Amino acid sequence: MKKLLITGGRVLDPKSNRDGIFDILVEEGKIKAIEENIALEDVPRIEAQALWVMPGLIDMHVHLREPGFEHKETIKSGTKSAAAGGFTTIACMPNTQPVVDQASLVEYIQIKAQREGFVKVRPIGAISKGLQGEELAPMGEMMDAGAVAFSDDGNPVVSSSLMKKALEYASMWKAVIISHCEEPSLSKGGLMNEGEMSTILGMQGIPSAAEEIMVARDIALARYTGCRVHIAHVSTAAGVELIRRAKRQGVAITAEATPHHFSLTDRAVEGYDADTKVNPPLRTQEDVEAVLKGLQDGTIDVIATDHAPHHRDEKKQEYKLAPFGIVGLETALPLAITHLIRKNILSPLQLVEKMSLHPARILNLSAGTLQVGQEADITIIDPQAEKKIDKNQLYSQGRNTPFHGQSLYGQVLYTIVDGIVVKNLEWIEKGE
Ligand SMILES: NC(=O)N[C@@H](CC(=O)O)C(=O)O
Ligand SMILES: [Zn+2]
Ligand SMILES: [Zn+2]
Repeated sequence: MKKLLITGGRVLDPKSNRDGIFDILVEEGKIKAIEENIALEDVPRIEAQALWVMPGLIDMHVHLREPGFEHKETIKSGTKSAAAGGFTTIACMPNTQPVVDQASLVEYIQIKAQREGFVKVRPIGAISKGLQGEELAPMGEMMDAGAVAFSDDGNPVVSSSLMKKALEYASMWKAVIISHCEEPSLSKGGLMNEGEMSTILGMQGIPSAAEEIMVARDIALARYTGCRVHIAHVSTAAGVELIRRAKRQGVAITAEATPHHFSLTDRAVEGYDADTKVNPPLRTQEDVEAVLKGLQDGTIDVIATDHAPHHRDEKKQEYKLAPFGIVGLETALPLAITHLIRKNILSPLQLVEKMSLHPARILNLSAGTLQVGQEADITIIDPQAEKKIDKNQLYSQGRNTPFHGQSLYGQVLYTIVDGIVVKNLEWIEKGE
């Protein structure tokens, strides 16, 4: 029987409200015991003194790029990046080629991930066929094949009528609709946030109202239908405030924010580095503060990376031509420790809620907690360790990070999936 003993770590499990020093015994891929002292000899052991032992992190917003854009990322490289970043489950967006808008593609991704992946992959199906925003994709069939949510991410669902139908259909399977909020007639042609910085830099802007309008629309539809909606990558103070009010009024809405939107402003665009080009764009200091406040008071439920790898040559182009997107899997945890934990925005338990428990709940996954009987998906980090981000050492194929050269706190030491260490200080290569 395969066993693993994790001793002396600070176990953080928001679901059971556990925050203390415990030993964890893993057996046959499951958590067998969590106790103050587990005395066992001849069992492989991880000494976790001074480390944090958390339920495996879950990223509900990842672009894996396969099929179709393997030059940017593959299921293999993307899941390796996820494991390196401490994620044991990721949900991947359907804006691939072909678009994941039918059951066979949902199946394809899961089979490929089982064969080559380092972590668990849960596909998100498209809302509309081909992400065209015209006709609903077969959501029921995709659900049966294993889809965990639906989104046209990359594009907004422009038609309110289609969005209403999507909410109603998804609710029949208790699935959530993830909304990329962007009013395209306002954002079209924009390269960065519209404001003082875009004027100084002479670039066309994307107004914050482009997000605000669509958040308001989705709140209206969620309220009207009584169905669940999840707002992707909230970036504006106005968006956060709308969500806060809607939640108070009992609307079934949840929201996520990305590490780049809580740690960078549009000042980062100053050097015209295309690695700062992302959608929604980096916003103002006021917006960043609102996102931080939203994370703190529970308005924003989830931290998701929106990991969006692109090829070096694509990002090397001038700002105007480079595609939107930032890689995030390997920088998320250090950014969260540095900007949220060390600045007392979140407690460690709240951080685990946002990076594991809440995404599991929103996607109806039986994960996100460390409890006896649960699958042993566990992430062990050193919250004190400081490390410089080096874009040339990422496991992702993407190099497009604006955090290159930054020194951040918090290092992932072990990522354990079903009781197996898939990320160690050294890599245990799977199938190689
Ligand atoms: N965030 C981005 O800038 N890009 C994403 C699309 C998206 O998340 O909307 C991508 O697929 O590249
Ligand atoms: Zn998006
Ligand atoms: Zn995205």
